[in-house]
Amino acid sequence: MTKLKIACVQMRSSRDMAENIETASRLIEQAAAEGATLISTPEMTTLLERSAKSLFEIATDFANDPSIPVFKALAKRLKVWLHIGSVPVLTDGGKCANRALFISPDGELLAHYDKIHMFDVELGGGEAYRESRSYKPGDRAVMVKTPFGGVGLSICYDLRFAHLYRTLAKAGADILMIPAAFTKVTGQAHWHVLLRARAIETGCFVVAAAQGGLHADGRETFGHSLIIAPWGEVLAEAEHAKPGIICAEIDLEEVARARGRVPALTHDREITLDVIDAL
Ligand SMILES: O=C(O)CNC(=O)[C@H](CS)NC(=O)CCC(=O)C(=O)O
Repeated sequence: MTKLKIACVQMRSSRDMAENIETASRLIEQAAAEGATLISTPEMTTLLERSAKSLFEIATDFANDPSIPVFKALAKRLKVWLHIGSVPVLTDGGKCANRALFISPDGELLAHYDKIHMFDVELGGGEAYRESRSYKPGDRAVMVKTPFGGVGLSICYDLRFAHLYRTLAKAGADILMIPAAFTKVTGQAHWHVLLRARAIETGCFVVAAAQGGLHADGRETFGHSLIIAPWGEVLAEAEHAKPGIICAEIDLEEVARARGRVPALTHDREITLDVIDAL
């Protein structure tokens, strides 16, 4: 099986978890109706909430998250592979994990991944984020072997850490999932180029389901969900602020074709560094 129809669900998630679960479910159904068999949703599909206090009030622990049974049942009913870009779940340390879910067409939760890199930045103009105040970072990369190929998991700010994707590709990933809630400011400057770079340098398909638009918690996200081929071409793209779906039919053989043309992934060398002091 080398051909596969992939869909990204783009959302503008609110502070209302029930509403977000409903919106995601509706768009996932729509993607399945268009024939997609691998469907991905954005980072923080079920809750976009900047205030740590409200987040801790709403989030539950993993076993009690209300969205997981819904998404498992949906995957089973629609017979699709379902990647939920992330949900917040309370963990032991009193903080949440920013956790992505990978569900099989049998409705089984095959894997989860906790975002490794925390978005602690000051962008200027009063826009600052301190993700580590609410979230505890994960420390394990995750690659899922499926009948159609290897799927590497990551989330949003992870996009900036190229070695993570190299590790996933070398472990057998053919498709890199990069769900996001990118800021509008950094998205305009960096989103397309970084995503295309990850596809090109790993020879993987990149599937990036995004949050887009003005959210109830006051932040504005960039949207532009993207599906990118291993050679770097954009196969499908969403608009800035419009919830909806994008689809692309992909051929997994393109992974071998791109890597055959430029086998950079097998050409890594040990580097020794000389620092020349000319002060
Ligand atoms: O806080 C939440 O509710 C969920 N987490 C996020 O939205 C995270 C941390 S604030 N956003 C990013 O990682 C954006 C990265 C980005 O925009 C970049 O790398 O430029």
